[in-house]
Amino acid sequence: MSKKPVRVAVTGAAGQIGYALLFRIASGEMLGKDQPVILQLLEIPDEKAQKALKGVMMELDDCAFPLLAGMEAHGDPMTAFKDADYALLVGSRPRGPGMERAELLAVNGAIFTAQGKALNAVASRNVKVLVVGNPANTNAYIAMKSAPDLPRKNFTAMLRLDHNRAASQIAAKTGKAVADIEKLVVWGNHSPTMYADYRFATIKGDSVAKMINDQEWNANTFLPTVGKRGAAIIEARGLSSAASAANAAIDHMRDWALGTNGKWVTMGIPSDGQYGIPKDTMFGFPVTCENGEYKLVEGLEIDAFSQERINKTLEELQGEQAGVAHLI
Ligand SMILES: NC(=O)C1=CN([C@@H]2O[C@H](COP(=O)(O)OP(=O)(O)OC[C@H]3O[C@@H](n4cnc5c(N)ncnc54)[C@H](O)[C@@H]3O)[C@@H](O)[C@H]2O)C=CC1
Ligand SMILES: O=C([O-])CC(=O)C(=O)O
Repeated sequence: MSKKPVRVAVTGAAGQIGYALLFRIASGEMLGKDQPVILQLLEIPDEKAQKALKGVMMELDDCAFPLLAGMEAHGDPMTAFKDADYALLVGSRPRGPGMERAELLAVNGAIFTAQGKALNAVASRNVKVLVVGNPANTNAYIAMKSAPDLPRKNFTAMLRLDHNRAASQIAAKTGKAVADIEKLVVWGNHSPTMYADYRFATIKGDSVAKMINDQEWNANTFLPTVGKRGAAIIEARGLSSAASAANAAIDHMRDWALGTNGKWVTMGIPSDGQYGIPKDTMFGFPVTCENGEYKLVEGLEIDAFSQERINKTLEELQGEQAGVAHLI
């Protein structure tokens, strides 16, 4: 018997990430090839944006996806999020050259107050929320704080692009297959302060740290490359990453919904105080996923270098959080 369709809300649906994301959700890459979906698409209530959204929906129609059980265009989060089982909050302004993501808080922060309240009012009580719009961690924090009737654990921020970037750099450095890399983690904020940590990583059971054995490369090449990759893409493309961001969103949601078979992945999740990260801080942590729930990997040793990095990214996040107190 075929499965009951689930409702997937996507904001910023006519934007560049939206265009790289919707077709993959509708084809079953996110929730499985046996899971029908109803897309509830939100754009700003502006004639041009709504018209562009209609165009994307025409193309979705033209794909005749067997799993696309329905599709709606919305200009109001109160209708877009109605009964949503999944919500991908992409819609917000991207940065341009020379900007840091945190500078977007002033223009984007308020979006997540309104959308958090709307999720609180109308979404499924089990809704799984992924915030992509930057600065992703703090926007996810705002949305979570604006939705007091939903479990905190339903709110997550996207660190998966950083995780995938780190894996790709390690594969290139070691000459090994990216698919064989396990136990990688990116701690903290989706910003240049993030700490991509391969101390526990393995490739076919062998230690990546031992394979690389080059702390100078770690500190002066690997970490800056991963941390500043978003800016490098903007510099090269003239636009911020879209296809790789959409791909990371698919990875994040698929793993959360369908499980990781014990494999570690990185998710931005609200802390419960582990690793000294204060409760509610939306922080990149290593997790495994099973039965639709993520579980933090606990008990990892934090050495002095790592502690210094974690402190730095935490400090930045706390500064961002303090700056949005008026939005909550
Ligand atoms: N967390 C991550 O790893 C990444 C995050 N991003 C962020 O994702 C966001 C979207 O990026 P793009 O798709 O490239 O931007 P874009 O400008 O191409 O599209 C954004 C879309 O969102 C819509 N929008 C704006 N405010 C909205 C609202 N309140 N409700 C619904 N829709 C709204 C706009 O009309 C536009 O169509 C940016 O903030 C960007 O910085 C981008 C790459 C990676
Ligand atoms: O850098 C940006 O502004 C877009 C983004 O978040 C990324 O590519 O990691």
